[in-house]
This record gives sequence, structure tokens and C-alpha cells, in this order.
Amino acid sequence: MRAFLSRFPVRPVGRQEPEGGARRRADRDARGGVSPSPSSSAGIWLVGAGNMGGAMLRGWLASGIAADRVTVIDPGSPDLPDGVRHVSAAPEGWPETLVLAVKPQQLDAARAMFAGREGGPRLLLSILAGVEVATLAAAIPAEAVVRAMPNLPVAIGKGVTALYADGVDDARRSEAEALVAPLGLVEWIGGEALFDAVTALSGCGPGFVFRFIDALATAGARLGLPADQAQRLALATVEGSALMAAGSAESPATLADRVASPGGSTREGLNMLDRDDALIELLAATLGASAARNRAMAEEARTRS
Ligand SMILES: NC(=O)C1=CN([C@@H]2O[C@H](COP(=O)(O)OP(=O)(O)OC[C@H]3O[C@@H](n4cnc5c(N)ncnc54)[C@H](O)[C@@H]3O)[C@@H](O)[C@H]2O)C=CC1
Ligand SMILES: O=C(O)[C@@H]1CCC=N1
Repeated sequence: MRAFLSRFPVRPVGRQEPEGGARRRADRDARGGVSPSPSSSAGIWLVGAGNMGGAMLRGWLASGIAADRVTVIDPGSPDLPDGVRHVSAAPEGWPETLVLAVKPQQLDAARAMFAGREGGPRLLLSILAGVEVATLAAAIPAEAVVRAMPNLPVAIGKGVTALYADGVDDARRSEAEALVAPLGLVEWIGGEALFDAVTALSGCGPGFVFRFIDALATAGARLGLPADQAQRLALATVEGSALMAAGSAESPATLADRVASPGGSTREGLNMLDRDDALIELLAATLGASAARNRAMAEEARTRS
């Protein structure tokens, strides 16, 4: 996956670093907050640069954020874009923004890296599925905690990031939003209970869509098409349909009906998907299973903390 992501070129896509970063850093120092060496207090520390942390990193660099603003903390050997500083353990002090992107089961190890330090980051942005704000706040003493649920297409600026915060002021919420805005669509979630649902829909969603593309190609191959040709046709069909739906004033449901000529072959196919709401029921069960796993991971994280 990392090799796959590294194939996407890192190039500016129009958005620049949000203004005000330098002013906010100065404010913090003036307030007598945590003030380690300038090199460690500035910028973003990305804790964990695997599939998802790496995807966010690529999206940030493509949006124009300078590589030297990000420090990756990862004991592994992540495949990183040029110019990004990589350390295997946390430097001294705290950054302005700490992005937590380890697996939920690795939260304890990440927390241990920072144990015993005075102060905390201004903003903790966590992408851990199923790990709640209260658990995160107990692990890392940040001034503000924001949960984020990105998805893999953030690597190309076409992702979705859902955000949730409780009791966080507008300035910090704006900081969190500015950080993920260059990565694609950003949506605030009204309650933490909905986070498992949003994780299942948009966080896990690319996995389901990739599987759908694969299944469409497999079904085409079963009708006799060469497998590689079926895959190209399936991929381009999904790409074109998604782009068209995204740019259309009509709903996807209406667009589906537009493909279906009366008495034609699309209707016959749609009848299969619609019979007893077969596709809806399948996806409801799919998202339900993912959401249940997120709830279980939250429980596991609460128990460990
Ligand atoms: N993969 C995805 O599409 C999405 C993942 N997420 C969340 O992102 C998080 C990471 O998932 P993936 O990137 O898929 O996992 P991953 O296993 O690819 O990446 C985890 C990274 O953390 C590093 N790591 C392990 N222990 C560490 C420590 N103590 N300190 C710093 N780094 C450490 C590993 O070396 C690895 O590079 C998870 O919490 C997951 O719920 C959220 C949305 C989508
Ligand atoms: O599979 C997972 O647990 C993570 C959460 C969302 C996507 N991947």
C-alpha cells in the first residue's frame, strides 16, 4: 500500500498552508505554555505514518504544506516523501499539533513515548477508529482534542474527513478544520455516538468501493470478457459515474433511472439489486459490521486506559 501511495506525485494542488500559524505559535509562547526548543514546538508531529498517516502526509504536501513542517515519529520504516524528517522516537517537548495515526491497539505505546512530560500540544488530532475523546484526553494532555476520521483518498486531495470535538473553542476547531481541508471534503459530526457510523461509511468506504469495482470486473469476466479488459472497463465506469454524480444536480437514484431505458437491460439488472432491497440490505449489514467493530475497539481502548 505504501509503495502504491508513493506513486501519487506530491505536487501543489492549489491550497496553501492556512494563515496564522506563526501568530498562534507566538501567542502560545507569550502565554507561557510549553516552550521547548523552537524546532520541536513548531509544526506538526505525525505519530505513525502507515497507510493512513502516510496518505494524509502526501495530501498535505500536495496541498503546499512544506515538508520541513512535518516530523514523522514512527519506529518502523515508513516510505516517506523527500524532505520529511523521520525519527523513531518522540523528540523532546511538544509540537503545536500532534496527529495521532497509529493503530488503536498501539495507543498505549504512543502514550508511553510522551509519559512524564510537562504541558502538551495545542491540538491533538486523532484518527484512531473507535478511540473516544475521553480516552484520548487521558492519554495525551493536549489543550484541545479533535477526533478525525479521514479516508484513503486524502492522499490525492479527494478524501473525506469527519471531525468531532466536545468543549473545544472555535479557534481550535478552525485549526483542526484548516489542517484537513486541503485533503478533500470536511464534515463535522454532531455527536460522538455517530462516529462509528461515519467510520463505517466514509472511513471504511473506500474498501467497500474498491471491492465493488473488483466484483463488477469479476462479473464482467464471467460473461466472457478478458479479465484485464473487464477491470479497465469497471474502473473507468465507476470513475466516470462518480464524477458525473458529484457534478450533477440530480440524485444518484435519479441518475440510475436515467440509465435504465424503459423495457431495457439496465432495468433488468437494477431489478436484481432492488429485489427485497438486496443491495441496501447488503450494505446495511456491511456498515453495521464495521460500526460494531468500532464500538468494540472503543470498549477495548476504554478498558486499557
Ligand atoms: N487505513 C485506513 O484507511 C484508515 C485508518 N484509520 C486509522 O488510522 C490508524 C492507522 O491505520 P493504518 O495506517 O491503516 O495502520 P498502519 O499499520 O498502516 O500504520 C500504523 C503506523 O504506526 C506505526 N507505529 C506503530 N507503533 C508506533 C508508535 N508507538 N509510535 C509511532 N508510530 C507507531 C507503524 O510503524 C505504522 O507505520 C488506525 O488507528 C486506523 O483506525 C482511519 C481512517 C482510515
Ligand atoms: O479498518 C479500520 O479499522 C480503519 C478504520 C477506517 C478504515 N480503516
